[in-house]
Amino acid sequence: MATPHNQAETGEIAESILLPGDPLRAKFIAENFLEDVEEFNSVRNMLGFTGNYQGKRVSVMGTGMGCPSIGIYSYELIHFYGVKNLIRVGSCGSVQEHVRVGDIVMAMGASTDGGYAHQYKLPGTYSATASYELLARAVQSASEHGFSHVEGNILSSDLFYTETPEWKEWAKMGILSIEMESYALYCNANRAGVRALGIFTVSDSIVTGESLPAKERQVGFTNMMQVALETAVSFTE
Ligand SMILES: O=P(O)(O)O[C@H]1O[C@H](CO)[C@@H](O)[C@H]1O
Ligand SMILES: O=c1cc[nH]c(=O)[nH]1
Repeated sequence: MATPHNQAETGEIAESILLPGDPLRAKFIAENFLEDVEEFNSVRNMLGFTGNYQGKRVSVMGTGMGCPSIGIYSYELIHFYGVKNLIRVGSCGSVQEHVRVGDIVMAMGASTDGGYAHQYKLPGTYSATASYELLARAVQSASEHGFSHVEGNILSSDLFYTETPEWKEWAKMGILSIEMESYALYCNANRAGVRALGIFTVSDSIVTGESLPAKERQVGFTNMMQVALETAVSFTE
């Protein structure tokens, strides 16, 4: 059954899915990691593919940028397509000196400067957390491969370009890095009782101004993709 944003028919999307912001990163993952690939979505060029990894079915689809965008796509994947394990594979900007460009960051929790959780009318501040099961499996995978990784709280910001250096205040609260989608993903998943995890490669250091050169960026992203795929298929029958 199609939605306004996804033309896939029921059954065309696997139980576990990787979610990069960039639809061309979804295409890259499908072309370089999956076998027997079929495209299930091209509405708005938000490309989605299903294939096999280590003999198990897995999907990958772009989400666009920001909580409103991933909010739509992940809600539909969960409620209309029965997806149970959602793993965001993104880039992020570090706000801590010890979190270096090229490192993998795994978001145990996501904070936000946005209002995604207002819809739930909660009598307080919601702490959006990852699935511990997905996180533990992803940590195991990264450790086995010797990939440099760090776990903690991240900020899902509504702002990429800002007038004020608010990142310094978030850094004082132990925030590791900034991206733009995981808070909404975690809200949707937790509300529905399914698993979600955000994994990122540090593409920029907001502390030092450093930015990953193209080649290293490619390798770092590939490490993250491998970790995410190994995690995804661990939760697939
Ligand atoms: O590389 P992706 O997955 O898009 O993630 C990060 O990059 C975008 C900003 O450039 C935002 O979507 C942010 O979350
Ligand atoms: O600084 C950065 C880098 C990637 N993504 C972000 O949201 N911010």
